Amino acid sequence: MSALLTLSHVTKIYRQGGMLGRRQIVAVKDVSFEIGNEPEILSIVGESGSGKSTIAAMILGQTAPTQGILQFRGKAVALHGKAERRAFMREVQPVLQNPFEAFNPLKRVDRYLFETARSFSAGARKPDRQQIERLADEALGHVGLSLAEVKGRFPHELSGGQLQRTAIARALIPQPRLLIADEPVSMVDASLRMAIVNLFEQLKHELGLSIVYITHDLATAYYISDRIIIMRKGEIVEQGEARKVLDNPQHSYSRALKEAVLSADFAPTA
Ligand SMILES: Nc1ncnc2c1ncn2[C@@H]1O[C@H](COP(=O)(O)OP(=O)(O)OP(=O)(O)O)[C@@H](O)[C@H]1O
Repeated sequence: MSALLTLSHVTKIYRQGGMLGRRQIVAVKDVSFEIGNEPEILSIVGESGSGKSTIAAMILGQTAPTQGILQFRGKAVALHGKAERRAFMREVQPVLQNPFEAFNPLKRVDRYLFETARSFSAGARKPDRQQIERLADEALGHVGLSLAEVKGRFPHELSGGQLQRTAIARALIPQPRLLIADEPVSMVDASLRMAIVNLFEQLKHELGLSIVYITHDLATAYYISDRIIIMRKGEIVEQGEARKVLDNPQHSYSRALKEAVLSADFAPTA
């Protein structure tokens, strides 16, 4: 059986100034990794500009690699037709960085859930209002909310944490197999970060989801990842089982990254 997701020697070069532009930015360089069929959380960490978001965009089929191959369930992630794109999005869903950008401030958040439920609900018949509300409520239940709590509310009437949970619930409605979460906690209050990442772990177990968790935050990555990839300037410098890599980093850059976290976040208070 093919792996769920395979990246094989993937490179992405951005050319600035159009096709004839001289300046090239190698955002991702010869990156290879796999996500297997067992549910897992794979973190991709690295400093700003190391190519993390570009990898997310390529996995989501939003931008094509310059070289190399990305496959989902053994098929190239090259999405041309509308039907093909929809089938792919049913299985692979993004969770965006800033929930306040994901939702239009003038639109009630339940509308997003209902629209997603309407467009992704399985079966030939159009779901009725009751079914749509049930799907939204079920998805919200997985993130510790209920439809009653968000119904009729505008984004500013929810806390950042509630809004990010609602965004995650929306991503769950199509019953995806893989979530691509690009910096999902960077805009959330530090005190709520652990709660959101713990939620990822819970979703992995409850729903059999795999999650690509892209972050600067080594601490949360340490707690929830099965595996970790450390990137620098577009390249993978180290990858492996998260605890092993972070307990005993082999590469000098991984060690520096860990040192930086230890001195900033974990300085003893007493
Ligand atoms: N559309 C684009 N056009 C040109 N260059 C780009 C584009 N998108 C990203 N880049 C460049 O590619 C490199 C990798 O960027 P990317 O956003 O993937 O890194 P990142 O690790 O996600 O950074 P951050 O943590 O700040 O989001 C950077 O040098 C960036 O400036």
